[in-house]
Parts: sequence; structure tokens; C-alpha cells
Amino acid sequence: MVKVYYNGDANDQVLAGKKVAIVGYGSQGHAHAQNLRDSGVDVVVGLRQGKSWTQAEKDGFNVVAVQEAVEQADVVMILLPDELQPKVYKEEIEPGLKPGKSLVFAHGFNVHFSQIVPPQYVDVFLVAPKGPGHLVRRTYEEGAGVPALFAIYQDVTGEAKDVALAYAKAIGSARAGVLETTFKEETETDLFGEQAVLCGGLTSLVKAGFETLVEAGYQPEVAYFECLHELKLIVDLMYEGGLAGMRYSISDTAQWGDFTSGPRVVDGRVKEEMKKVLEDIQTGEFAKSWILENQANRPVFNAVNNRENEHLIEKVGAELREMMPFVKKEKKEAVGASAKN
Ligand SMILES: NC(=O)C1=CN([C@@H]2O[C@H](COP(=O)(O)OP(=O)(O)OC[C@H]3O[C@@H](n4cnc5c(N)ncnc54)[C@H](OP(=O)(O)O)[C@@H]3O)[C@@H](O)[C@H]2O)C=CC1
Ligand SMILES: CC[C@](O)(C(C)=O)C(=O)O
Ligand SMILES: [Mg+2]
Ligand SMILES: [Mg+2]
Repeated sequence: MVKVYYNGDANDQVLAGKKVAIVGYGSQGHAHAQNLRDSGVDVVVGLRQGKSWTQAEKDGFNVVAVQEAVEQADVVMILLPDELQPKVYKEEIEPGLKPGKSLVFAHGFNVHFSQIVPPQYVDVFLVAPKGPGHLVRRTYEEGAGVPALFAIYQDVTGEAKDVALAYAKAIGSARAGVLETTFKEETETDLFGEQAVLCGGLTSLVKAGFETLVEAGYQPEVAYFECLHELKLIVDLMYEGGLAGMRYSISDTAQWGDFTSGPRVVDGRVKEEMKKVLEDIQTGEFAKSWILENQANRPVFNAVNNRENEHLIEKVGAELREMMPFVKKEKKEAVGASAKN
């Protein structure tokens, strides 16, 4: 088995006396800033004037313009949306980078696809939590953490690995496990995971199941509970005990259906298509399409997003969740907004 790093493998002292700039205060930004601060790290938040600036100040942070934060800091973590990073990097981050500083990412997209080319005189690494930012914060507060990957792109000071591990510990990830990877592996597996399984695969599966039941005349509310709400309960069991842990709790009838119908739904064609999705990621085809989509002001992204928000499953779900106050409403108002802090 590969080496998995835990709290005991990290040396907190490498961050002592250092200042960390968190650039961006959205999903990951607010979580890193708050977890680092609660772990005793000196944090400055770098932003433009706007909603996040107000929120970060409300949360008690010293908030300054991006370039000023970079100038003040020893470690600069870029937590801006991937598509905006190259411009902000060129105009406001690179000018403040001095020899010996660390330039850090939570995803390798821009470095791997050469949208950001860091100077040779700084350490460059990534610490990529394997989970949504709001859960990076929530699990930290619960005394747990979200696993993370780290990768060293360049190590000028000889300290890059130590700082990466100390950072991962300070955001709570070394409570769960931290693995070493490369920018290439992190970028390609993260894009694949979110497209084929975690986000794209899952939302398509849920909608297909919901639509199949509703089109067959079943009540939308029943279809919602069956295909979306219960998913969390089933996934919680997988999270705790793997596939077998989940199968232990379900009926043998369900398990027989799992074995016989599951492979009919997610069949060889699905895997063939997954391979093509991975190929588009590896060749840079996906990156190119995402970069061009942003250059054109997101015509497809916005149209699909609007259509998706109008889907019956969203309307039915919103009404049902209103009646379940125990279902945590994690920043529901942020849907459709750019900042997700
Ligand atoms: N979302 C996640 O859970 C995960 C994300 N990542 C990676 O983390 C990085 C950040 O993603 P994510 O947290 O989703 O980003 P968000 O979209 O949630 O955060 C956007 C933040 O950037 C700020 N911002 C936008 N433009 C500028 C600008 N020009 N100058 C200064 N601040 C600006 C926004 O502020 P404002 O209010 O002013 O718009 C907001 O605070 C990405 O590299 C992503 O791939 C990695 C793992 C998981
Ligand atoms: C699964 C989506 C993700 O990769 C993540 C939360 O890890 C992202 O980019 O947001
Ligand atoms: Mg991810
Ligand atoms: Mg991702």
C-alpha cells in the first residue's frame, strides 16, 4: 500500500511564524481560512470588493486586495474559480511573488494545462481536499476531516513537502489521510471523478431514475424520496463500510436486484463512454472546451444550468425539504451565485 500521511507525520513548526494568504473566500476558501485559523495559523484573505469580502470580514478576517495579501504572505493558496485564476494570477499574484514563497493550488488544472506558468524561484505545490469545501469546514468542526492529495511541482527551498503536509494537517485533512500524487494525476483523476461518477454520473443517474418513475405514472414525491433523498442514506453506509457495509443493511431482495439489474443499467457501454471521457481529459480536449466556453461568456453552461434548475425534481425536492428541518440547508441561497462561502 502507498504511504498515507496522518497528523503525526506533519511538522506544525514549518508554518509557525509564517503568514498564509487565502486568495478567494468561496467553497474552499472560507473552509481553508477558518480551519487554518482554528489550527493556530496566521491567515490573511485576499479578495476583490464584493460579497465574499463582506463575509470574510464578518467572519473576523483581515481582508485586503489580492496583491497586498500575496505581498504580506509566505504561503499563497489560490482558491479562485479555475477559469478566473490565469488572469488574476498574471495581474495580481505573480507581481507579489518573491523568492522563497510558496505558491499553492487546491487543483492542478491551470498548472497542468499550462494556463499558469509559475516562476522558477518559488515553491509550487498543491493540497487538494477530496471533498466539497463546505464539508472541509463542517468535518473539521466535528473533529474529523476530508482526505487530501498533495503534489510537489517545484521545491526551491527544500521545505515544500513539509509545508504541504503541515498545511494539510491544519485544514484537518491529515486526520483522514493524505496521499502524495503528481499535478497530472490529481488533475486528471479529479476531473474524471467529478464528470463520470460524483457529479455528472450521479446527477444523470438520479434524474434518469426519477424521470422513469414519473413518466410511468408514479407520484413525483415518491420518486424523489426513492431516487434522491434515500441516496444519501445509502451512500452514508458505503462511506462507513464500503459496498459490503451498505449491502449488509439492505434487504436480500434489494441485494439480488443490485447484482442482477445494476450491471444492466451501468453496462459495458457506460464504461466505454467513461473511457472516452477520460481520454478527452487526458488529451486536453475537455480543458480546451471549458476555456473556450468561458471566453464566450458561458452560453452553454448558463443555458443548461437554467434548464436543470427548472427540472421537476428540483421543485418537488424543495417543497419536501421545507418539511424536513433536520436536513441541513448548506447555503441554499448561493445556488447560481458565483461565491459559495
Ligand atoms: N469547490 C470545491 O469544493 C473544490 C474546489 N477545488 C478547487 O479550489 C479552487 C476554488 O474553487 P471553489 O472554492 O469552488 O471556488 P468558488 O467559486 O467557491 O470561490 C470563488 C471565490 O473567488 C472570489 N473571486 C472571484 N473572482 C475574483 C477576483 N477577480 N479577485 C478576487 N477574488 C475573486 C469570489 O469572490 P466574490 O464574492 O467577489 O465573487 C469567491 O470568494 C479551484 O481551483 C477548484 O478546482 C478543489 C477541491 C474541491
Ligand atoms: C467533486 C467536485 C470537486 O472535484 C470536489 C468537490 O472535489 C470540485 O471540483 O468541486
Ligand atoms: Mg474534487
Ligand atoms: Mg474538481
